[in-house]
Amino acid sequence: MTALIEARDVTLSFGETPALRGASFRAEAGEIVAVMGPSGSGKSTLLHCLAGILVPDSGEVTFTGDRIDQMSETRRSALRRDRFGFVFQFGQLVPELTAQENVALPLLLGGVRRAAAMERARVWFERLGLSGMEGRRSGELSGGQAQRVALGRALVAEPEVLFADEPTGALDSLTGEQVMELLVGSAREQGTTVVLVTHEPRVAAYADREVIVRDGRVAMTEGVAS
Ligand SMILES: Nc1ncnc2c1ncn2[C@@H]1O[C@H](COP(=O)(O)OP(=O)(O)OP(=O)(O)O)[C@@H](O)[C@H]1O
Repeated sequence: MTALIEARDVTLSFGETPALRGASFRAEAGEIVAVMGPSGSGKSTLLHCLAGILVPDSGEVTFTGDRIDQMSETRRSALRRDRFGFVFQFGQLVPELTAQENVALPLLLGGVRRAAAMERARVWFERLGLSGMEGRRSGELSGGQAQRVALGRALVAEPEVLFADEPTGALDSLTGEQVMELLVGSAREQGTTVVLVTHEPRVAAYADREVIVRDGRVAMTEGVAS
């Protein structure tokens, strides 16, 4: 089967510090893959290479067979905007915008008209258990609510890949589980592939499969789902 997204033998150093030393990774369409491993092992750097945020020093990164590492910054940025979604540890909502405007943002940036974008965003508030929160700004939301808004923003444009870097890292375990249920449920509904960086086994358990990054390489693969 052809991988939807793949890294082959990727290396990347920050100055003298090697972050990736020949990392290979692949995810099929619709697959949810957890990337685990010790702190500093290169998990986030691998995610950033797969997402076209960082360009590796050597190796290849492909998305639907196209070489991301050889694209111009303009093309990579369009790819990130149009086909990828992102959730990070801290929701990183735009504080001046309402929650609904935050969710609508990728659609507005993609050229959808405001009324249509706001309506598509509104649907996510019901889906994420946030009805009534549409008009709030990030300072008026709890950590879990803000992260659910961030999840809506990441998924509203129906991306092919969702990159989630420690999406529950700033949440207590119960709130984290609610966010993971919604993340995995929504991704499965939309057929979105998920690359999920986490150091928490309970979070990784939501994935179909786990890979472990150690010293800049993907060390092993476990738990291949049927
Ligand atoms: N922007 C940067 N500048 C310099 N060094 C960096 C940078 N980003 C990462 N590194 C280094 O690269 C290595 C891999 O970092 P990375 O963040 O990918 O690890 P990680 O596995 O995601 O860690 P954690 O679980 O602690 O987030 C580490 O040695 C880190 O210090």
